[in-house]
Amino acid sequence: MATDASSIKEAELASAAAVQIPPASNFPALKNDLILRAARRQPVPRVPVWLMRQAGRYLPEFRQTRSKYDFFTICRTPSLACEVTLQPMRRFNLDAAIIFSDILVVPQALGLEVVMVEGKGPVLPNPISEPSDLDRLRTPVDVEKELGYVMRAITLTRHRLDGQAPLIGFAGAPWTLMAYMIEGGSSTTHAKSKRWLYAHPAASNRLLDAITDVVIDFLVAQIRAGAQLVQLFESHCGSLTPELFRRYELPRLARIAAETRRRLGEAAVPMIAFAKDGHFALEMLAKDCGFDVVSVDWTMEPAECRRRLGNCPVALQGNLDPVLMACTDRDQLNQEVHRMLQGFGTRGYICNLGHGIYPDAQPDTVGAFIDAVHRLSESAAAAAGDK
Ligand SMILES: Cc1c2[nH]c(c1CCC(=O)O)Cc1[nH]c(c(CCC(=O)O)c1C)Cc1[nH]c(c(CCC(=O)O)c1C)Cc1[nH]c(c(CCC(=O)O)c1C)C2
Repeated sequence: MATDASSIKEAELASAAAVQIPPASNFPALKNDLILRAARRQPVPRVPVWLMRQAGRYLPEFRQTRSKYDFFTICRTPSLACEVTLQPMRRFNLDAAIIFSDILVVPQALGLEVVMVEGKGPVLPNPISEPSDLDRLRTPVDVEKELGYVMRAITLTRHRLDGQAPLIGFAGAPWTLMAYMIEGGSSTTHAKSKRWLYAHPAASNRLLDAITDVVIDFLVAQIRAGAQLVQLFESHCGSLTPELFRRYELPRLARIAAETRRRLGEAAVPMIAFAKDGHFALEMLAKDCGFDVVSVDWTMEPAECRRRLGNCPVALQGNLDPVLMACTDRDQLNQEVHRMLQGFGTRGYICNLGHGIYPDAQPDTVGAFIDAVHRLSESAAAAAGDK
C-alpha cells in the first residue's frame, strides 16, 4: 500500500467525505439564544458578539486544515466545513457560529468558474463581459443540486454545535455578486460592473434578477437545513451612488427579505443586511428593505446611526475597526468596546467588527474583545433594567 503524503491526504479526504449527515430535524436544544433575542430587539442580560469571517486565516488551526486542502474542497466537504466552523467556537465564548463557505459559491452555481489564487483571492477566469455572455449562465439553478453541500454542512454543524450558540447561514447580495462576475475578481473601483449599470440597464436587471432568484432559493434552503439566522453580504455597496443603489439594489434586497420570509412562514428566522461603506443607504436599509438587523462598518458613529434611525424597529450590528484585533493594548480595546456600547446601547444590538477580520489578527486579542463585550455589556444591561 502506498504511504506517501499525497495518498495519506487522499485517504483523509475520503474519510472526511464519508461522514454521514444526520437529518435536518431533532436538533439539540439551544443553550444560548442571545443573538436571536437581540435581533428581535428583546431584552438581553449581555450583548451577543460574533466576528465576520471568524473562521479563517488568522487561526493556526485553520491554516493547518487549509494547508492540506484546497479552499473549495473544504467548502464542498461538509465534515471539513463543519470542523472549520467549529474551530473559533472551541477557542472563544462566541454567541454565534457562521457556516464556513464563500459568497462566490453562487456564481459557481450559475455556471461560472471561480478559483482561489494564493495571495490574490478569488479569480473568475471567464467573467461576464458582454450582455450576450448572460446566455452562458445556467438558469434556473437547482440549489439542492448545485449547493447541496452547503446545506449538508449546515445540518451537520447545527448538530455538532450541540446548542452552544445559533448557526448563521449567508449569501452575497446581488450587486456584490454581479460585481465579482463582471470584474473577474477583486477590484477597487468596480468600474466595469458599474459601467454595465449605466450602459446596459436591461442586461444589468436580467443579471441581478438571475442572482436574486438563486439567493432567495439558497437562503430558504439554508434555513430549512438548520441555519438560525442569515446574513446578506453587500461588501461592495460603497461603489454605488445612492441613485444606483436605490434603482438597482434596494428593490432586490426588499424582494430577498420578503420572499424568503413568505416562503418559510412560521420557520422564518432573523435576517441581517451588511452593507460595507453603505452610510448613504442606512435609512433605506433599515426602513425599506425588511431586514431585522442592519450591520454597519467602522466609518459610522454608533450614536449617529441610532439618531438617524429614531424608533425604526430595526436592530443594529457592528462596528469595531478590525485593525484593533492586531493590537495588544487592552485599555484601548476596552475603551472602544465601551464607546460602541454607549452609542448603540444594549437593546437591539449585536456586537461585531465593522468588516471581516484580517489575517494578522491576534487570537488573544480576539478573545479579549469577546470577553470585554460580555463583561462591559452585562453591567450596562443591568443598569438599563434588562435581564
Ligand atoms: C477563509 C476565507 C473565506 N473566503 C476566502 C478566505 C481566504 C481564502 C483562503 O483560505 O485561501 C477567500 C475570499 N473570498 C472573498 C474574498 C475577498 C476578495 C476581495 O477582496 O474582493 C476572499 C479573500 C469574497 C468574499 N467572501 C465573503 C465575502 C463577504 C465578506 C467580506 O466582505 O469580507 C466576500 C467579499 C464571505 C466569506 N468568506 C469566507 C467566509 C467564512 C465564514 C467566516 O469565517 O465568516 C465568509 C462569510 C471564507
